[in-house]
Amino acid sequence: MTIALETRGLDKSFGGLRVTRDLSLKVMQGARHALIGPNGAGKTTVINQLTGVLTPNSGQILLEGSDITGLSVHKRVLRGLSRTFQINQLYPDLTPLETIGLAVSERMGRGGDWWRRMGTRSDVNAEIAEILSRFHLLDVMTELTSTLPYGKQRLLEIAVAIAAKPRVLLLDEPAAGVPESERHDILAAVAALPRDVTVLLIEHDMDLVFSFADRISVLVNGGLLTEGAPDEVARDPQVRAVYLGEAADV
Ligand SMILES: Nc1ncnc2c1ncn2[C@@H]1O[C@H](COP(=O)(O)OP(=O)(O)OP(=O)(O)O)[C@@H](O)[C@H]1O
Repeated sequence: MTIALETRGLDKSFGGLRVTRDLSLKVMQGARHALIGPNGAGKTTVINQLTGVLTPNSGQILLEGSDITGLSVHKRVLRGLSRTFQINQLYPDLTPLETIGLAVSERMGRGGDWWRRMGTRSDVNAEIAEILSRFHLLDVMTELTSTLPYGKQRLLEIAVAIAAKPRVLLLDEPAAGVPESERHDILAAVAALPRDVTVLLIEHDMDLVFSFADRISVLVNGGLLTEGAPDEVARDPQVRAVYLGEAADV
């Protein structure tokens, strides 16, 4: 199996605080990989280094074997590494149909074209319909994004990222703030993406993690405590003691 995304000896400090410690991670092509750890373990800091928002003090990041450590956020996106947009980056006055239409057209280099010829391109229309359907947005596709329930807005964030056709998708708590009854739908839509999209997920909700992931890495104090298949991680006494707590029911 090929490695989609890899870190080698990644290290990051904020002043005297070492937040990423000699972190070597491998995310395999097609994986549904989760990065978990207690509050403050450094998960978001890892994602920010992967996307290029933060620069590591040392170590390397490789995307499909190429060193991308020095590349800008934008260049990483062009290479196929995307994270979800946050709700406040969505256009509140557009509908999901318009938002995904714009995102697909922009990826095709035809952003302006979409506005002039909205809805007339059958190839674009088919792709928009597929994405809206995959993320349960067909029923609200003509409503303004600002009026959508929170869960639908979070699905739209992921749908926008998918419209860019990423090879690797990074998700930082995509279901945070969503009512419990809708959280599984969000992760199920992501898990059901074609396997040519590799997914690395940060998530606090252990039910979601264990239903989504086929591989789990556990971060503690910026370093890798352990990693493995979900059942191995769930059984690991170190994980139970340090992260989940003895009482955790996993
Ligand atoms: N820009 C920054 N400057 C200084 N310290 C920071 C900065 N960003 C994060 N930290 C610190 O780095 C540590 C790791 O933070 P990070 O947000 O990566 O952890 P996390 O595992 O994502 O936490 P949570 O699960 O609570 O979101 C924390 O102690 C945090 O206070």
